[in-house]
Amino acid sequence: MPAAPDYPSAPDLVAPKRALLSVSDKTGLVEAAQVLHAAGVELVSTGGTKAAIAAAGLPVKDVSDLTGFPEMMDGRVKTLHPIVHGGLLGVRDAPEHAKAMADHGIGGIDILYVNLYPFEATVAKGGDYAECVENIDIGGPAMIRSAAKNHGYVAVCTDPSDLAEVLEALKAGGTTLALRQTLAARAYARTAAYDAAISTWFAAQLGQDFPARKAIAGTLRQTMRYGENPHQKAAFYTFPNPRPGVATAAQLQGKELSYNNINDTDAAFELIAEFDPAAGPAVAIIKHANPCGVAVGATQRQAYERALACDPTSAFGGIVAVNSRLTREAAEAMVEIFTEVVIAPEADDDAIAVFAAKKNLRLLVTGGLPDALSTGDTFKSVAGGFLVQSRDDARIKASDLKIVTKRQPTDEEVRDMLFAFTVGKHVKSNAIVYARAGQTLGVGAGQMNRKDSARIAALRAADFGLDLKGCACASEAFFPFADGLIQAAEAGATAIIQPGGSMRDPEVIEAADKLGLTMAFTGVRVFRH
Ligand SMILES: NC(=O)c1ncn([C@@H]2O[C@H](COP(=O)(O)O)[C@@H](O)[C@H]2O)c1NC=O
Repeated sequence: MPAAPDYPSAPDLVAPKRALLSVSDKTGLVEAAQVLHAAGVELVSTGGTKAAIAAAGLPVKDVSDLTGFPEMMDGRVKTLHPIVHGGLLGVRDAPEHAKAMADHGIGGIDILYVNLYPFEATVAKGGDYAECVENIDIGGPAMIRSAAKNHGYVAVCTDPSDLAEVLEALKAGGTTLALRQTLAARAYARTAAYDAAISTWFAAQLGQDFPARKAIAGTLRQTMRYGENPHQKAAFYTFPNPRPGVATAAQLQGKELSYNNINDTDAAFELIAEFDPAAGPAVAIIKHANPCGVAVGATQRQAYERALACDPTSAFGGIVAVNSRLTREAAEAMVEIFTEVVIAPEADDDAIAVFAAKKNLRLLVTGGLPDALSTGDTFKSVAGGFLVQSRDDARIKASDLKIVTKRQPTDEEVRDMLFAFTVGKHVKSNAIVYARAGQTLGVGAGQMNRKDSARIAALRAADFGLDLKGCACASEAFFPFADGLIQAAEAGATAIIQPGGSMRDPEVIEAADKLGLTMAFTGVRVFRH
């Protein structure tokens, strides 16, 4: 860790005399107040906090007694007073500050413990406009910012764990400058995150997709040993109220997740969330963020076996995602080959027990499946900034398909085309997916031309003895020329699904008709770059 910044005017150690406590979440409050009192620290509090401390029989002063003003306007004004902010901001060793404090009867506040009105939780529970506005804390962030600026003297706590560190420091005689600096940095991150939540909510209320400034804040979930490569540093931050997935997952066992694990596991779970569990079990096996096999089945085990059959070579060291409660039978099949991560909305106890023998395998349980159609933003970093776009919530139904060939598809072909296109949405462009009867048979991902993706997908199917005759072929973007489609037809596909929209569509349709194919246009492109 780098040395703490030099701040010569600030004392190395401050033995606190007075603490101001003002908290919405009062968990652990009384215990902390007891320790502070026992350490000889005078307690000052706002209404509800004071009542809780006083109820425990501890001496505590009301902020109103200090300021001479009652709390007013439904608590909108409680601590917004020079007596409070002077006590937080006054530089004790600066003669002018000390004189101002003496002249105006301002006593120093050496510890501030504030947790804010629960704005984020109010939004999460769907609070109405007025309720959300009332839950914007004003006095709390103002005090936090004052105390943090004056960290030369004041220890600012915004979380119970911060206060625990301060209580620990008291045992050694007081708060060190290094601790106060650390707490101040955390405090500004807290108020920044709070304002990010408020500004995000406000922009949404006003229907502003892209406001002039966009604040994004995350909470550190974990640091990793390294990033995408061993020479890169990495950490995982999560947003408030995350959708079910890697951000909500509990890791039930296995080695620590790496950066690549989290990225690939996210891709796996977002893909499998496309498949409604009510329609039956589905399994995806992902490698380097691309699916190497996706299938549905009568049972979860069968779905896994069918997904694995698509490309058992690439599945080695892969990530497995399931759309329903993980079963023992499926887990028993999964442990047959080396798998890095298994992610599921829930898991049966006997499924968990199966993995116990595979100490390195990471098992993640998310607590639910995200709504694949839910809105929200996704972010991508580029040099010097970040790109924001709305989540790709495209979902193609049979009724959306425009059949452009002479031959109409059979019901089976429609089913297969929709399955292949759904998977194709989660394959890096250029994406070609061959599928039949709820099973991918060949995936061509990330090629620089569509024809190569079609060829690679067919090669894979041939490698694993999967017959492409009569299968569907999905292309996530239009065929710019007929060559990719001809390639797919030669491989055995009889039903093609693609967005359409190329200037050469007539040429491509003519080729499809000549080959006796049926072809559906979705009208929707699902690039993934
Ligand atoms: N208005 C103010 O001056 C003010 N000062 C502190 N608060 C907040 O009031 C809450 C504690 O209130 P109470 O002690 O009454 O339960 C804390 O979340 C604190 O951040 C305030 N409330 C809102 O802004």
